[in-house]
Amino acid sequence: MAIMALNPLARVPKPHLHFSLSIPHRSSSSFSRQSLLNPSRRRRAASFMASASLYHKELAAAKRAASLAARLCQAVQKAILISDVQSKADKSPVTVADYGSQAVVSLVLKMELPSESFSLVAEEDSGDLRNDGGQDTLKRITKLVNDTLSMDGTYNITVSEEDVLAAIDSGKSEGGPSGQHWVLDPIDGTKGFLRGDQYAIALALLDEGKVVLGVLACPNLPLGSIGNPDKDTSQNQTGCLFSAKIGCGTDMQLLNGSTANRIHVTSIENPADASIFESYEAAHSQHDLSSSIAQKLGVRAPPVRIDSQAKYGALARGDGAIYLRFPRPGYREKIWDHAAGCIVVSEAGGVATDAAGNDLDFSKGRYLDLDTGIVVTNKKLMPSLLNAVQHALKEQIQNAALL
Ligand SMILES: Nc1ncnc2c1ncn2[C@@H]1O[C@H](COP(=O)(O)OS(=O)(=O)O)[C@@H](OP(=O)(O)O)[C@H]1O
Ligand SMILES: [Mg+2]
Repeated sequence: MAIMALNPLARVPKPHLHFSLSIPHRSSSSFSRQSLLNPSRRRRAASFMASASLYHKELAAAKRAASLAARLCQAVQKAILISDVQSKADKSPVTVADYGSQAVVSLVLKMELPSESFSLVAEEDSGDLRNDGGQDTLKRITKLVNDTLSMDGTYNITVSEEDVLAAIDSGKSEGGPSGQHWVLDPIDGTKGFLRGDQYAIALALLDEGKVVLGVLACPNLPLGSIGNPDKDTSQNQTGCLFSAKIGCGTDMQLLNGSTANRIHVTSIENPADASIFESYEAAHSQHDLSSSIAQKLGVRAPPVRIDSQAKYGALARGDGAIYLRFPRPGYREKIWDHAAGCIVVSEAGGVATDAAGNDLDFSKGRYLDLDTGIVVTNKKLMPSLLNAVQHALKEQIQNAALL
């Protein structure tokens, strides 16, 4: 259902309520005088109005920041230079686009939401850029950031190299259970980005330890279904922006600004009809374990492997029914790899838990401390999925003991 025409790059509008617009499947007449006299309906309407106005300007700022960062990333991906890519201490790749995206998001949030307290938990830091040899890379990032900010004439500023370093380093917050913290992965799926495949700019807001809004900018994701490409004719349009706010549902629109549509997870109940998303990189998730779970559920379709939290977005609009993520033992999940994706899925009617069925806890700092892996699906499939996961994990332990 189309609910509003919004250009994600438009400046943050003044807060206002979307009361009548955002109540799905209900005509405005159903909130007639009579229904508002009913106390329970009145309470529901009041609580809906409260959540609609809460975080309104924060969500608009997040959409704007992620959309601008996506423009920077696309410009780099289209004409990437060898010198644009470096290796971090943990051997994972980092590019000028990861740094530039983090700087743009940090600068835009601060300009759109001026306040004394600004806390950002983000993936990158400026350490390597400050070392000898980082000077040329920093120059290139600063140009990218200035080109992006001046793109549509909204921001009349020129930032210096020092400003860029400071903007990147504002992402060093530890997060935690109290106050508000922005959570950012400036490029989720850097390996996919380098392959020319899927990646996402993932931005969420934590308030008192809970994710209250999330935005996923997925510049290479087709507008049509990736679970079943034959069914859809909109494959030629790419670049999706998912946005979700607590209590208000999940919307999707084109990144270049189009009507936002309310989206929902699939309603399938038979696990055999499910299709499964998992990481493209075998080093990031155990594909053999997913395959054992799929077998136990009777899933017929082959797995769909794509990079980044684009998987959460695709699941939220019903392209597939299940997302499985089982990193190798010892790997610690970071909150920026899941915060935005989780609310995009949960507000679309889905659930994300750890392998034991516990809610994901984003209040513990930069890491998610969780049991074994992450599973995501709709509410109907979750019990049978968790059952299959537990069986598959038990079998994996037994097989390892036999070796
Ligand atoms: N060893 C290992 N195990 C598990 N996960 C890892 C590992 N290494 C990295 N990462 C994180 O995975 C992020 C990429 O997301 P995905 O795994 O969903 O996509 S992908 O298919 O692997 O590209 C990726 O995000 P970015 O670093 O932002 O690219 C990492 O945060
Ligand atoms: Mg990243």
